[in-house]
Amino acid sequence: MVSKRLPVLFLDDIVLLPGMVVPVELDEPAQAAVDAARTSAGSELLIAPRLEDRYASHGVVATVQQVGKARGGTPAAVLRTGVRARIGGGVTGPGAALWVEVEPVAAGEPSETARELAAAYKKLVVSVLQRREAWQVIDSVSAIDDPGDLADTAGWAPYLTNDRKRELLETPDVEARLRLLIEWTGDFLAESEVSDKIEHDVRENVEKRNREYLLREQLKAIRKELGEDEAEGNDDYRARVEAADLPDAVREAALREVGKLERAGDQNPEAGWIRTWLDTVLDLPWNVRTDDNTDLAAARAVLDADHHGLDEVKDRIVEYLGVRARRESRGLTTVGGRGSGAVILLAGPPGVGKTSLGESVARTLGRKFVRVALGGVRDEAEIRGHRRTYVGALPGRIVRAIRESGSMNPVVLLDEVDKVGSDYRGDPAAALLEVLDPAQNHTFRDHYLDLDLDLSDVLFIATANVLDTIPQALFDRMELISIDGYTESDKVAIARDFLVPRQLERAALSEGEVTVTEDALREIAANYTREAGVRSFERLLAKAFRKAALGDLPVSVDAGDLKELIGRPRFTPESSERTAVPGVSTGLAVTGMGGDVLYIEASLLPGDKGGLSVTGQLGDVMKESAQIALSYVRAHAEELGISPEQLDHPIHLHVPAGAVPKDGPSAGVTMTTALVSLLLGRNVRAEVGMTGEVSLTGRVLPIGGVKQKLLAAQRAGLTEVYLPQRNEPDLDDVPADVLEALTVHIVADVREILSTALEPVSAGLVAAA
Ligand SMILES: Nc1ncnc2c1ncn2[C@@H]1O[C@H](COP(=O)(O)OP(=O)(O)OP(=O)(O)O)[C@@H](O)[C@H]1O
Repeated sequence: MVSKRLPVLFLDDIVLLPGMVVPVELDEPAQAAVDAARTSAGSELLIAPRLEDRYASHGVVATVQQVGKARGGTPAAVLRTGVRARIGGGVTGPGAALWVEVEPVAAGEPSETARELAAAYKKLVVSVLQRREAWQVIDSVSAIDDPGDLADTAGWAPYLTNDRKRELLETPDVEARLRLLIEWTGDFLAESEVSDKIEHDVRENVEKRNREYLLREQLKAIRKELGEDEAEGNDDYRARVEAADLPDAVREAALREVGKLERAGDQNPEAGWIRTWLDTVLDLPWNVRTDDNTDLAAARAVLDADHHGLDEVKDRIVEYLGVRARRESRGLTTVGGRGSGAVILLAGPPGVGKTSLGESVARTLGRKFVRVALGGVRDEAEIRGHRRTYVGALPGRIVRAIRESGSMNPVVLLDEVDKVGSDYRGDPAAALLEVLDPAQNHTFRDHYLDLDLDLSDVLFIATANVLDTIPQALFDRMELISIDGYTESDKVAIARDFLVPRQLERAALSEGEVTVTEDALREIAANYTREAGVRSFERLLAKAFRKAALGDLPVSVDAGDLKELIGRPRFTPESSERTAVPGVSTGLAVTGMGGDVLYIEASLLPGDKGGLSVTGQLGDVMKESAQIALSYVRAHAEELGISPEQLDHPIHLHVPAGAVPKDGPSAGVTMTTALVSLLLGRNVRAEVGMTGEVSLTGRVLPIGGVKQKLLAAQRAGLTEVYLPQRNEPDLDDVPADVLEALTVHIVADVREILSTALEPVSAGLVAAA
């Protein structure tokens, strides 16, 4: 292209490329250039950048489109830029403007390479524009075909510095210009992807935090408005969980829940139970263990200090603790089944001190003590808890016990395992089995807690009144220690040494203000109570002290004062009254309350058809015993001196309600004796009690519970008892003072009883005759 002379306008720090329309404010030199263009150059002028006082080698030829005033009154012009031009030397020209020699650059036919480069560049530019969501610009850029024109649209690119724009201006070669642009735009795109990501992340974080902050502030405001305590804020839980001494797995689970709480806030219907759950977790003594006192001599001393007598029981407990301590010190895990790894089962009637022995064991070891009452538990969830999703869910009793104890190695008394039932709500015994099984209980899972709880350091002690209702699998895990009951002198000693001092204290009396004589104690034991243990005894003492404290102090309570303090004796020897007619015999039985006497009554009914009816709360085995007794009597009637007509009448056998005996065959001798007494019309001697199974041939077979039965016989004031021969060894367990008070007849055949236990002749019958 031919060169021409044009007025020139240098723009400071602005780079214009071809194809732009720009308004320019006109200072004096600019005004001169524009004026010169309009008057002397066909409205054309050259515009070139001056960057930091450096003049560019190229500029653009522009036409003045319009002149006027900008806002504020400054003169301004609108310029449209055209082709690129090389700047030659300065020349003189009309007016105040500078004139230069310019050499416009011709736009040739684009090369193939230029087209390819242009296509690549277009893609990059579109990407950039897409990021900025500049959809209209994308359209106009896409419409540009010529590679050189496309390259010059970079004049608008805000990401290009003026230096780069000037370089573009000074690069007339289209391919070279596109290469530069591709490089720079590519760099920009890569950078902006990274920074976008960073920016995005940062923004998201900030937003989330802002959002949470805002929500929490709102929450606080709402709480305040509702008058709710701020203390139950969620952040509290995070701090508490972080501060608590928890095993890692537990902390993790707890923090997960805290997270849920924080995210969901109070609007979440689950918030309530998440809190309750967290409270439970935080309340559990995860890492708390008390140190065991393993001094066995001291252990025995503690047991002795807490309980009178029970020597054998204490021996067994100390032995058990010894074995346990040894196993633990050798790192042996206790193994299920019988043996010293098993759980102690303290079995015996109420009030013999099972619970207080359990407490004593805890004291002995220096452990915490908790009692878990199992009586009447039918629902598995009582033991293992309800799943959290269950409305009003709670942890089970085991978890509650651990929480209550405040340590992971307490003594837990499982009270009344014999009264655990099972029904459609699952089998609590199975859950207990898992609790007691050393192979499983280090990862006990309560449904509510839903975390592994290590119960392997817990010392479980079970108690039961009777053995036969304990689920077999559970019983197999236990080491049985029986406490059968106390003799009268035991009770007097327990009262003197333990119950009296304790009840005095409870009545706020000091020692010596009220004293009780041995005779008074003996009188209470004998005639005011008839129990295997000392529970009523203790209650009566409490009553006596309350009354005595109202009168003048100090006072000594003797046997004669009892009537006034606690009323008339409740039990008088009743055997003589009950057996005052033929057909009543005194048996010895074991009930849920320990040993007891029971009276079996037989009577002849009018009618001429034989047969037997049996009443009373009797089990099948007892009913069979009655049949056997009758069959025996029929078969031996002649020998026994019973007239055959007597046996034509129906017979009614009755065991009066009262203490319900356990089902079993041990009333056989008593039933037989009652029948014979009835049919012969001879009373059974009042001082006699008996127990034993009878076979059809009259053999007396052994029975259980000898000690409990003899204790009961003594309590009831009996002086003679009949026992099966094969039970003779059991007499070793019977306290000496009981044996002294009783004459024990050892018998092998029921005839030995029948020949000595009946009165010679019934007074009633003599009168009737
Ligand atoms: N040998 C004993 N020496 C001292 N006190 C005793 C003795 N036996 C029982 N007692 C006291 O008798 C009371 C009743 O005992 P405890 O409650 O332990 O009986 P229990 O056998 O657990 O009865 P239950 O089966 O009803 O739970 C307690 O106050 C206990 O201290």
